[in-house]
Amino acid sequence: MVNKGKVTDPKVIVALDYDNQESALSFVDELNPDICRLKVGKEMFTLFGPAFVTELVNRKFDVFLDLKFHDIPNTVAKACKAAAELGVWMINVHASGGKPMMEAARDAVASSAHPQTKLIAVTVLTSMDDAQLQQVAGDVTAAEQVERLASLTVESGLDGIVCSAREAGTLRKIVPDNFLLVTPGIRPAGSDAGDQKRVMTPEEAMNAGVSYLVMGRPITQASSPIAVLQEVNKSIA
Ligand SMILES: O=c1ccn([C@@H]2O[C@H](COP(=O)(O)O)[C@@H](O)[C@H]2O)c(=O)[nH]1
Repeated sequence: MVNKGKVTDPKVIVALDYDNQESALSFVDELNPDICRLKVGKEMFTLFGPAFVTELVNRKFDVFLDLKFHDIPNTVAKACKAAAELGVWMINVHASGGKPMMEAARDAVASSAHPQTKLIAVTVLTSMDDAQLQQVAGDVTAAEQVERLASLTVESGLDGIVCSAREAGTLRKIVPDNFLLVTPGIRPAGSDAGDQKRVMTPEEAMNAGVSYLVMGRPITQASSPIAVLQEVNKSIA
């Protein structure tokens, strides 16, 4: 386990997108909650379920359970209550599910056995550029759609949103100071963007006012993942 590089309130959320638990846990063995938070997404949750999440929570990591619920209000509310009661730090829904859905989710978390779980809403996926968004949403840019959904999320009483760091500067002028901007699509200079379209480096993102950086492949697929994580922490310290 790495004890060097302790940071106060770690900003990096490492996306554990592995197809086997052994690899994921041998990586987690090298980490500790002082240097990063962890994200479990659809792949690992589908493969390994709540037991895997509980394992990480028991190791005292702040876990973002990234299941992006999007359904009718009653269904999303029940799913959010169940997710919060795993003891996780953060969960999310899609803002495009609408205000009644987000409010139902908010109330369900508040009345759960773990009401401190943060609830955020996905605006526009960071893998989408303007052209892709226009195929599904009509004549709107990603920046405009993110702004619209961010305002709806504030009105719905959630803790924050998922957006790209590119929108953070503008959003910081219109959302409350404590509103969380959680940003995937983070790529250190020179690294492969892969399927991400709206990207920024860790330093640019922090300067733009984001709250947390979500990073998967640039860390987990590096030849020395811990070294990359420490380098990122150093660059944003
Ligand atoms: O808009 C979004 C919402 C969620 N994600 C998730 O974040 C990570 C990013 O991983 P990288 O390997 O750093 O690209 C991944 O788990 C996505 O499901 C996102 O990328 N964009």
